[in-house]
Amino acid sequence: MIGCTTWLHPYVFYLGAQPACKPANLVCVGRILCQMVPCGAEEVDEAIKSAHAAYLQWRKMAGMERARVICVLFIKGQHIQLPGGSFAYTRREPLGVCVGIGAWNYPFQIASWKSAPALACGNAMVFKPSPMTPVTAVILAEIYKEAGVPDGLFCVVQGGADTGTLLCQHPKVAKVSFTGSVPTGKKVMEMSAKGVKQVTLELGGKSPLLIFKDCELENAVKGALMANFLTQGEVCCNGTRVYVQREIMPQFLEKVVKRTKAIPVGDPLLDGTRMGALISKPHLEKVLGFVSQAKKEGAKVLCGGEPIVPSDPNLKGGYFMAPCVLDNCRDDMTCVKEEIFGPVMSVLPFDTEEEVIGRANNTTFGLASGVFTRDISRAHRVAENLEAGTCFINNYNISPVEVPFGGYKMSGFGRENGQVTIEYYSQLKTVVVEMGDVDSLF
Ligand SMILES: NC(=O)c1ccc[n+]([C@@H]2O[C@H](COP(=O)([O-])OP(=O)(O)OC[C@H]3O[C@@H](n4cnc5c(N)ncnc54)[C@H](O)[C@@H]3O)[C@@H](O)[C@H]2O)c1
Ligand SMILES: O=CCc1c[nH]c2ccc(O)cc12
Repeated sequence: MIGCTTWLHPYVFYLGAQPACKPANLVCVGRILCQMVPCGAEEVDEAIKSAHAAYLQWRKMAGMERARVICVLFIKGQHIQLPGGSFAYTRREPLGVCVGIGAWNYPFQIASWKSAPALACGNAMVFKPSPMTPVTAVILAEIYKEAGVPDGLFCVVQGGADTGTLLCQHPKVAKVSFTGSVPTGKKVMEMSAKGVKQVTLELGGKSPLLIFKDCELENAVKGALMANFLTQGEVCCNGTRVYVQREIMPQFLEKVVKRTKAIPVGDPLLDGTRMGALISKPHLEKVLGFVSQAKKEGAKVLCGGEPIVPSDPNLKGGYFMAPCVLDNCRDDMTCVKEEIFGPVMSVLPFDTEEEVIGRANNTTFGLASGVFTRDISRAHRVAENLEAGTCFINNYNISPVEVPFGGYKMSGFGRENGQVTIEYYSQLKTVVVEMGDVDSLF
């Protein structure tokens, strides 16, 4: 089942004999989905060499030729006029072998958002998924193979921190694009700096959502739910600090709690389900720990925050929890300062625009932000003043692939998606052309 575009050591990865099991069981009850052995130095080196060999052929192909196997955006340079009819032009050239390292929360998208622009620009990619989610990158490799991507150009290596380190330190790697936590991002940047490799860092967040009293309240409530409970709250750009203008706080809380309590939690394969299980037992315990800590620090749990045992016997033992709304929060609380990465919304009152912007920006993160208001001038003024890579106006968590995405401050740098991504997977060559005689000083 594994195509040649996927570089895999024979014992690195194999699916367990589980096809009869429902995915909900596999996901929720801790059964083994697959066995894999982390790639060591020899396997990583083999993958990078194989990617490099494919890159040497792929880079020579014109954009139109590459477009036959992968949809290629317009990759173009500039023409610059110089005195005497001379001119210069720029070419966008590939970087070489790029490494992608992914987090577990959006495993297929992360692998696609990194590899598609990398390949479109003429690079090869060696991708390492999170050990929590090893399968979907392999499926992506199969899709690439079916589309006609040359063997070796997109390789998947399995493993955790040690394999990631080997990839970042490999001398033949030109760039590392990393998605994950801030502490790991710092290590990746440090290792890449030693080899003067380019880096894109897509890191964590603790994004603010500002709800003004002149908002359309139903939309603001729906936006707050989208900002906090999408995929169990395991989303980097979630707006988990919900600042609500004091005058509308009672109505907001009433509506948000009513809707939160009604969220159907259970089997993710059923149409009616809106929230599934968290990724793992330790992660569930960590998220529940944040709720306990919030209570100790004075927050009031308006709903949820406890484990759920679904009635379906197939889901027993799954890592489910009830989505949680926390009131009485203050900016200095742990639940307001730290990324929880689970279904926990912290609600905070504010009085003025100036005050809330200052509080929203008082964080080392800067991934996303949001504002609900009917005042068009206020909306754009707030968007300008919030220190974040994205600001959603009157909605939240809208990320089409044609729109750039990335962080400010410690949430990272570089951008994924949109036309701008081309700049992060190519380098500019300047060619200067003399049309007259050489005017030598010597
Ligand atoms: N900004 C974004 O686009 C974005 C998207 C998704 C997730 N995230 C962030 O990811 C985090 C959750 O994901 P996670 O728990 O998988 O993050 P993580 O930092 O623990 O791991 C991310 C990846 O790095 C690898 N890794 C770990 N140590 C490494 C090392 N020393 N060298 C190289 N690679 C190493 C892991 O195996 C994994 O593949 C959250 O903070 C979330 O906000 C950010
Ligand atoms: O967890 C983060 C989810 C996310 C949503 N949109 C985008 C776009 C690009 C990314 O790297 C991550 C995300």
